[in-house]
Amino acid sequence: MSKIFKTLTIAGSDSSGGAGIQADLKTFEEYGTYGFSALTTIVTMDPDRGWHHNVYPMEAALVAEQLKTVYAGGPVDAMKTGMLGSVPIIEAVESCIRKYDQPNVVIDPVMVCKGEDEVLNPESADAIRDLLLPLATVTTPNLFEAGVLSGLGRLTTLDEMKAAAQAIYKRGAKNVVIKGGKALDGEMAIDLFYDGAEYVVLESPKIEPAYNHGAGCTFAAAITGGLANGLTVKEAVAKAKKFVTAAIRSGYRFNEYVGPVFHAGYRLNGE
Ligand SMILES: Nc1ncnc2c1ncn2[C@@H]1O[C@H](COP(=O)(O)OP(=O)(O)O)[C@@H](O)[C@H]1O
Ligand SMILES: Cc1ncc(COP(=O)(O)O)c(C=O)c1O
Ligand SMILES: [Mg+2]
Repeated sequence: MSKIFKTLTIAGSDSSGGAGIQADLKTFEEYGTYGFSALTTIVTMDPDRGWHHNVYPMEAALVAEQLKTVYAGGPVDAMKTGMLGSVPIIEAVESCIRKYDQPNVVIDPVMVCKGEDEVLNPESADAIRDLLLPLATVTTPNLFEAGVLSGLGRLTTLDEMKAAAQAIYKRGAKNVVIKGGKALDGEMAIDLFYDGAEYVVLESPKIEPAYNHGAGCTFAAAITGGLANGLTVKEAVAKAKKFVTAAIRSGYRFNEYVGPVFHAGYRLNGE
């Protein structure tokens, strides 16, 4: 039997199944890896209040206890973070990555859910920037999050994305992927990769209807799966772009508010 590669997600629960820890574990499975998880928050969406999101963070000590369980088997091959929920949780994640000298760390700096443009918690955004970016093998902000992390505010062009990628790289992330995605105007879904030396533009035609709830989590989880399987960062990002594009194309309308990606789309329906 071939070696089993291990992946870990530290993220929130999305009961609607498209994003969060559910997206991550489904994607890890698609990559043929063994997925571990540590739950940080529970998110509910209320159909009686226009799909309003409620976020319930866990105690940081409970997150640390879950991580102790996971690491009882030694470091995993690659890990990712998603919604973290509070500064003490971010501190617990930082100390775990340092303690176990964890390689292949993907930081998805989740600050907003789609359709909402308020940062969930501004202190958490600062803590992600100051404590987690320096540990990131790769970080995957969406356009809004890249504006916050870089301090450049609203980004609207590829040149502004390049400036933001440089600023985020200077914060210590070894590789940066800014997802122009659904938020950048135009006919293409454009993401920008930067490793401190070169820019690579990854693009695909924008899919309509955009069943893209969970696309960001799925993209970061796919990068994590690729790294666990031994791909370089650049290869893992390029494959993840194909994987998430197929997942959006295979997505479906769940209700009047949301259409999630289908994580098995790449395997079942191809590119
Ligand atoms: N309508 C779409 N068509 C094609 N690709 C998309 C679409 N919406 C998002 N993507 C892609 O999905 C990934 C996640 O991007 P995005 O949805 O912007 O992130 P987030 O979910 O974190 O806000 C990126 O690779 C982005 O380019
Ligand atoms: C638990 C959780 N994590 C992350 C996200 C962000 O999801 P996306 O992949 O659409 O950025 C959401 C959005 O609803 C969520 O509920
Ligand atoms: Mg996201």
